[in-house]
Amino acid sequence: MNFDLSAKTPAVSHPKQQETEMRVLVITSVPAEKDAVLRGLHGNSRFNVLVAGVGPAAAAASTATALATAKYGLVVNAGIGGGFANRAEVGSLVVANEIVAADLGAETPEGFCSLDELGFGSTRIPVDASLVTQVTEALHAAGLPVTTGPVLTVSTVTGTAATSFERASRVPGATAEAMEGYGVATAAHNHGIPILEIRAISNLVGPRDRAAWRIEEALNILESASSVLLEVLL
Ligand SMILES: O=C(O)c1cccc(C(=O)CC[C@H]2O[C@@H](n3cnc4c(=O)[nH]cnc43)[C@H](O)[C@@H]2O)c1
Repeated sequence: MNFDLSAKTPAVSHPKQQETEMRVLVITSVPAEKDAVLRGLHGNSRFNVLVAGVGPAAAAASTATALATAKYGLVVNAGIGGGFANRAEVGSLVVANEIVAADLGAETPEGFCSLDELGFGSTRIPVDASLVTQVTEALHAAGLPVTTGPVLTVSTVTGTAATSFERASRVPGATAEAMEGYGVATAAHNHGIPILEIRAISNLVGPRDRAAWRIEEALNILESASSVLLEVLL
């Protein structure tokens, strides 16, 4: 099934129903990401691109506010991110097939205990498989390097090889990490709206080396990905 934004949704349940075009809410964390997305979207008015701030709480709050004030058919969390070695290279794209709150839980003498294991809910939000396939295939067809896999949401950026290994071993197939996806997805999920998370890889997950982050390269590929998004969703 194709995700068709040209589908019409009734704005009011009245015999003289008006129809509105479905809109897409794009949540970024910093202005540079928003600007890259806007360049790719060429100012298309059906996309509303917001800067939410860094981290899951800011992302969830901004997404929830936006969804409470206007009608959207899809929420996209877009930005740069870290790629796990041998899964996502710097300068490539990752489309999340699952969004995982990787550090939401409790530390115990035996190791990390997730929220799921504690019995307080789920740290994993699945993404509609057909939507992931549709977008991934379109990015691939446009010649962009793209892979699919779980994207971890963390409140603390991984900064050591040990933490990278520990997080990757807890989430089989872990492909990228960033700081907002789970917050955005939780707000969208509460409104029953489908979610996508797309990350342009600026750095590898592991020992901290901020000077090595290829932010410009990642923002350029985020711009290209946004152009493809425009084609595939409209
Ligand atoms: O300094 C700049 O010019 C600049 C331009 C665009 C974005 C940034 C950020 O630092 C954005 C922070 C944002 O990046 C995500 N991110 C990127 N790499 C990782 C990572 O390895 N682990 C976790 N998060 C990562 C994250 O989502 C932040 O919101 C700077």
